[in-house]
Amino acid sequence: MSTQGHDKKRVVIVGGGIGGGLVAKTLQFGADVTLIDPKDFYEIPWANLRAMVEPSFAEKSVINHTDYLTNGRLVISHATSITDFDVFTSDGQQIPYDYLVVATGHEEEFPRTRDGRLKQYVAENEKIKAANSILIVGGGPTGVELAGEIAVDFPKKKLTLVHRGARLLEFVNTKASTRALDWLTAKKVEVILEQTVDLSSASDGTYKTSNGESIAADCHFLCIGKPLGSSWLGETVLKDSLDSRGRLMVDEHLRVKGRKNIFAVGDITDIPEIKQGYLAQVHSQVTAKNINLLMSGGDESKLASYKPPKGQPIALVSLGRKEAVAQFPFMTISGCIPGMIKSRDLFVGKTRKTMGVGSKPRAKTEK
Ligand SMILES: Cc1cc2nc3c(=O)[nH]c(=O)nc-3n(C[C@H](O)[C@H](O)[C@H](O)COP(=O)(O)OP(=O)(O)OC[C@H]3O[C@@H](n4cnc5c(N)ncnc54)[C@H](O)[C@@H]3O)c2cc1C
Repeated sequence: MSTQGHDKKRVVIVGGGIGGGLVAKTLQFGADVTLIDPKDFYEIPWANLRAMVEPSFAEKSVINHTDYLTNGRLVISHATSITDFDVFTSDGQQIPYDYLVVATGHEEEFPRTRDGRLKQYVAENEKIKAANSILIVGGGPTGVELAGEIAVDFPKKKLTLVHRGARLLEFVNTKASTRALDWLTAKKVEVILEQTVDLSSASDGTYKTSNGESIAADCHFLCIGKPLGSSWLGETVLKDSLDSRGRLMVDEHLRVKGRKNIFAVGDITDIPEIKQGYLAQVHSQVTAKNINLLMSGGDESKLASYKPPKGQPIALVSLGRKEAVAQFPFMTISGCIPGMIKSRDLFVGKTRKTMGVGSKPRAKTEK
């Protein structure tokens, strides 16, 4: 039974990804929580590429919001605007808040329902299985992890990866980039750097690169960076809180600068650190703690602070099911040891536990 009531403060969380989902889950029993997300599910983004080669994997990595948000309200819609008091959504709702958390990470088009998302993985898997040759455009974490998954599960497919930059995985150090390149090359993936592909000119299974090279491929996957999910804030009371890259500027308590009751977490923030889900989860914990303190009338001097990690940040990029390349604060390694940390279950079990949804998906609820 819901314990929501008017005596509780209204906390509205915009964005049901890694950061926003955790804030909603954490605050739901002490506040009147509303989560706004355009889809009815929470997804572990770093498990996406495994789900493309093994669609049943998504049964665990795509979770209904209602599985962890059992005492809050879910609004399945895009937030389109905010004022000092309300959030507005594309389906015409006006949702008042006492505290607001912006967690809109990156913009991406998804099916609205979990069932739709699971079907999408089946379709992507069919596309991979039907192709003899595959072009991957983009050599960031998504492109490299997809190439790794396909190279391991479908070793007979001809894979070509084209990347605009001078090295793969530009968000990690050069040693990690080189390890990833060497691994892919050893798996016979053709990696073409410093070139782009004009997808509009593709015809009859031939793609042209910016250098005029031709690549024959039966299909392609576009794995380029997604735009930040902050364009909807451009005409709102937070327009001056966006930096030149469109990130929300926050103070050490993760409040949007100059704001007493608006917080931001995850990839949308201007915190100088690499954008990683495990850091978004720490932002969420700090934010939930601070909102709890403010809701109970606590002293602002007791607000918790977030400190970005010092030195070289941890980043793991999986290379198929058993191997990975890892950048740790004092070393960079590749092979089976980092693979044991990430690549077997891609932190899905750990993330499900953090979200309080147990290790196995619930029995199917969709029709
Ligand atoms: C291939 C790959 C591998 C990765 N591997 C790792 C890893 O091993 N470990 C790790 O820690 N991190 C990893 N990351 C990074 C991690 O996925 C992100 O840092 C994390 O997802 C950020 O969380 P977030 O909540 O800020 O944003 P997101 O998870 O992007 O969530 C944003 C949410 O906001 C919603 N949204 C957007 N716009 C609106 C709107 N207008 N109204 C309402 N809702 C909106 C979206 O639908 C989405 O649900 C990886 C990323 C990629 C791409």
